[in-house]
Amino acid sequence: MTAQYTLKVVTDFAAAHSLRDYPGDCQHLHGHNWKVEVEVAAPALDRMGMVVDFKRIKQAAREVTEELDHRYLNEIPPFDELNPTAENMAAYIYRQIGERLNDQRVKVCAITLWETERACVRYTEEG
Ligand SMILES: Nc1nc2c(c(=O)[nH]1)N=C([C@H](O)[C@H](O)COP(=O)(O)OP(=O)(O)OP(=O)(O)O)CN2
Ligand SMILES: [Zn+2]
Repeated sequence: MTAQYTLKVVTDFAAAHSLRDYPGDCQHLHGHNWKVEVEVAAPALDRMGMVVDFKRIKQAAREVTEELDHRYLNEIPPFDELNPTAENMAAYIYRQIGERLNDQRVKVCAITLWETERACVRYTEEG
């Protein structure tokens, strides 16, 4: 048996975007209340019996989403060049939170980004 603990923290932010090359209404400026689910995994616990303190995950997620909150995403890097689709945003958030949290034992393993109440993308990386 291989153990794996996966924690999940949920946060949100509000931001506007417009999708370049989109053949429809979403090419125009519009906004969403984005919901972000951050999953963090480890095969073993620390001395306290935690993967990592939920507070640390919330703090890392907040640091990343604060940069996006109440912004027009098309104006800020990397979305001034990279189309601010939910897919590209999820991958960006995954890497940014990973840079803050990952160590030898603990890894960000998935970001689920809800663009609306009915549509989301879940981003993971293999290996
Ligand atoms: N694969 C993706 N598809 C779409 C993305 C995206 O990022 N990745 N983004 C959009 C738009 O940003 C749009 O705002 C989302 O609109 P939509 O899903 O159509 O949501 P609505 O609830 O406003 O529309 P309904 O059609 O009434 O559900 C589009 N696609
Ligand atoms: Zn949109």
